[in-house]
Amino acid sequence: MTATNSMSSGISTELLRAADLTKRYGEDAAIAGVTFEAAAGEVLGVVGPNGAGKTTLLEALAGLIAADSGGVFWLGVALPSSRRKAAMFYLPDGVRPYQDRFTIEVLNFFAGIYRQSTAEIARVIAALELQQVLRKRVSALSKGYNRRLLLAIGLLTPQPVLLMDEPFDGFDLRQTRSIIEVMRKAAGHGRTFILAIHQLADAERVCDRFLLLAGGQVRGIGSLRELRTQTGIPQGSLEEIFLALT
Ligand SMILES: Nc1ncnc2c1ncn2[C@@H]1O[C@H](COP(=O)(O)OP(=O)(O)OP(=O)(O)O)[C@@H](O)[C@H]1O
Repeated sequence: MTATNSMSSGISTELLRAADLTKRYGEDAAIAGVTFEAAAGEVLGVVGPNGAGKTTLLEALAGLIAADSGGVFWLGVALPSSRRKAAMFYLPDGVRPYQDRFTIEVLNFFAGIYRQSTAEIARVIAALELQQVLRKRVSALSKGYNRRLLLAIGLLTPQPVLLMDEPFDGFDLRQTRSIIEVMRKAAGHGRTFILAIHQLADAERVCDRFLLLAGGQVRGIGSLRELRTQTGIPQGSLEEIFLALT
């Protein structure tokens, strides 16, 4: 795979490529032949209803589960599972790290591991509006603040790609918008986000491109404009396009 190949599919610089990823549980394929590319600095939404295969895809990309077939490539070179951690940081849905610790301790711990400066920690805390919960234990955080903490941890990591499962669950519209702003800024600095999202309206707000999944299969991929062209629905919302393709 070369950069030239990737240009034909709509992105200018391929960073990551999944090729024909398949994962079966028994007779059923949770994901079947999933192929896509992601560029540096883009926000790619993996979009689909419950059971579509979004989490399985993120786990297979991160190397947490072994795909039955297919591969992952980094700048055109095969990236074995053992090396995925250096390239991608995966934030699963619904985890609460270090519950009995204070929020500030957790942030300092991760900042220490990744050798981030005090200024960088302060920047991340301010961006995610975590000031008011720094002295709370993680176990006492609301669902939304726990997600902010997870995103803060993600932003402190050095991996070029952040994989996040349902990053907006538990946020109201205003909170979702403020988190989107943080993600967009990080993407502007070259971070790549691959977000599993089941709410199409949220996905439409934040993502540059969409991988539409249903029944473990890719039903469409591209920017909203490209998907509108593909489906012949010139003013279509992501929801209308998804319904047309599935
Ligand atoms: N460990 C497992 N064992 C058996 N089947 C599984 C396992 N994990 C996932 N599946 C199945 O694979 C399919 C895809 O599940 P997955 O969790 O990836 O979907 P999803 O799109 O993330 O769904 P949701 O939005 O509900 O989280 C589902 O049919 C699910 O039941």
